Amino acid sequence: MLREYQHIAQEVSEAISAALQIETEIVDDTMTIIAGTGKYKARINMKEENGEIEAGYLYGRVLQTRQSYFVEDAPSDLSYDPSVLQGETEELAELCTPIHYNGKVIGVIGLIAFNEKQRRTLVNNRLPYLTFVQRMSDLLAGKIAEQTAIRNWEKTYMQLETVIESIHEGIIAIDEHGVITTINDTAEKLIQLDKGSLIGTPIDRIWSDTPMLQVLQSGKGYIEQEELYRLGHHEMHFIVTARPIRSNGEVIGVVASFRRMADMRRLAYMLTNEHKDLNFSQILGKSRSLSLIIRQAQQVARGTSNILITGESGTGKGMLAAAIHSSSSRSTGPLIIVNCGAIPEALLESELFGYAGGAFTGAKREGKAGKFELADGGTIFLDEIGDLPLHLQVKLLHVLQSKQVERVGSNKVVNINIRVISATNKNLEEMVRNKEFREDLYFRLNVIPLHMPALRERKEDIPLLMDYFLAKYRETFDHPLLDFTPQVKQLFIQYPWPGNVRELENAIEYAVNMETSEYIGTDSVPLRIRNQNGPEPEEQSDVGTQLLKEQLKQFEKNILQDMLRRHGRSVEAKRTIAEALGVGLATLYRKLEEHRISHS
Ligand SMILES: Nc1ncnc2c1ncn2[C@@H]1O[C@H](COP(=O)(O)OP(=O)(O)OP(=O)(O)O)[C@@H](O)[C@H]1O
Repeated sequence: MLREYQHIAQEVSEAISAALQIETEIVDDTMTIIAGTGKYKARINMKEENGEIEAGYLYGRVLQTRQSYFVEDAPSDLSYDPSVLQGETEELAELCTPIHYNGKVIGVIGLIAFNEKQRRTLVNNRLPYLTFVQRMSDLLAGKIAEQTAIRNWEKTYMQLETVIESIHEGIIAIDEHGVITTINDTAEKLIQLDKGSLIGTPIDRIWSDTPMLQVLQSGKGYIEQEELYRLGHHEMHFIVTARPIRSNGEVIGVVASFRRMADMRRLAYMLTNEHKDLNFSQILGKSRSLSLIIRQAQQVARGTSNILITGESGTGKGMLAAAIHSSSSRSTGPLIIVNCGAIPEALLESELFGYAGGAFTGAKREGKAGKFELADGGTIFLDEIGDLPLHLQVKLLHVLQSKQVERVGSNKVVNINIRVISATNKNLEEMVRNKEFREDLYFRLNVIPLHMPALRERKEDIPLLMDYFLAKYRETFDHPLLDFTPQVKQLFIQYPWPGNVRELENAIEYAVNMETSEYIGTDSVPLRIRNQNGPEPEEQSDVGTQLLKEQLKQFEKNILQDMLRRHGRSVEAKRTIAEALGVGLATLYRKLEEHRISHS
């Protein structure tokens, strides 16, 4: 203990020597000389009394008995040092006292007379000198206690600082006067203000309405509250937890931890969405027209401009949008998909833009973020954009222009940073001409147009897709199918595929289910594909009716399968699907059973 504070011990021994004009020595509880004056200074760090803590020696006795001693005539005092008999003792007299620290004796201070004058002074002043040395001993112990406390405090402070800095959340603490006392690096980054200039500043100078000040007054903290802050033009959307800091029952400050809302959403998105990292190589096809589009999409994926994908239903517009997102710099951000045609018009506005707490009957108390907010930092894919009603087109245009969203029923705006990819199978230009789609919005969305070619325009891709989906469903149904018969291959190549790749995929799923032999033959393919060249004239009306029925049925099945793929298979998802299709939940279940679509 004393060795750690050698410099303080040395100061004390020199102060005693200077005051009393007598040599001083301080040893620790291992008999090592820690400090001293005169000849003792040269012996610092050496052992005293052979390093033995024995009652036969003076210091050993002080350490063991915890008492002060005065030796008036050292050369003849055996209790001073057993070796005095050899006549080598230079010391004439000595006064020594223990150093008490935390209930232990950690060392000894000795005053030693080497000449007769010093001895007489020591003898004549033994009591006041003893009191003085005891005081100095207490002073030394006090200094050691103080230094130990400072070191412990520094250690705790460093530990705390490391903890605060290693947290991913921003941390800000204020004292009882509302002055910022602590701010970690994450907070500095999140609020984009210099830490140095913030510490010591009253928080209300930066955010006059921060709820931290209410916590200071009320002593009541809160957990995960959404808060919007504005600093100049810079707007921040955080989720904040604040707690009062108490000492002796008094609130002496508040500490708040916070995260960016966008980061929280990204995390939630990553955890809840099975991350389908769809890339361009998964969009199958070697045709010139498809390869060209893929090349263009790869090129524009790197930028941030809005993209409009046109093409018939089932051509892979959704796949293309997902691949663009995955290979863009936003790939770590969310890809939020909205099917503007599948959400009932009454819900679409709040789905897209969110709503404030209590905005309408049935609204959640704390409000809800819309798809645009959820897509912050990522991409929003607006599928079937042609189905967006005119009044929402106006609102969408405003969002794209201002890069801000205002939740329904709220006047607070939230900044968003998103890329919009939209898709449609409608002729938007014609809709613009017919005033069904706003021209200004059309130009905003259509910065980069990409057109997915219909499958019948790239027939050379059909065999490749057939092999791919056959392998996929053979595995899914664990079916020992080898191939298609040449007739089926021919039928598939000739068929015009109005439902494009989705229809082709469904046809193969159907065939794999139907086929019992090793080769998919014409009997296992859907009737509409089989009869593509038209039935015999006399059978036409009958077969025609049947064909229509079958086509309608298949169409219904396609819709149901597509909806399940989009929304998932949970009960909640089925409720959404039923609502979007305008049927009751029971009807939806019945239809799924009818089509033998697995949905659990
Ligand atoms: N080139 C392709 N390679 C492999 N699969 C494809 C390809 N194109 C489409 N598909 C398949 O077809 C399905 C439909 O694709 P997608 O949903 O991307 O089409 P879409 O054009 O967005 O259709 P819609 O306009 O009806 O929303 C996908 O789930 C995928 O399985």
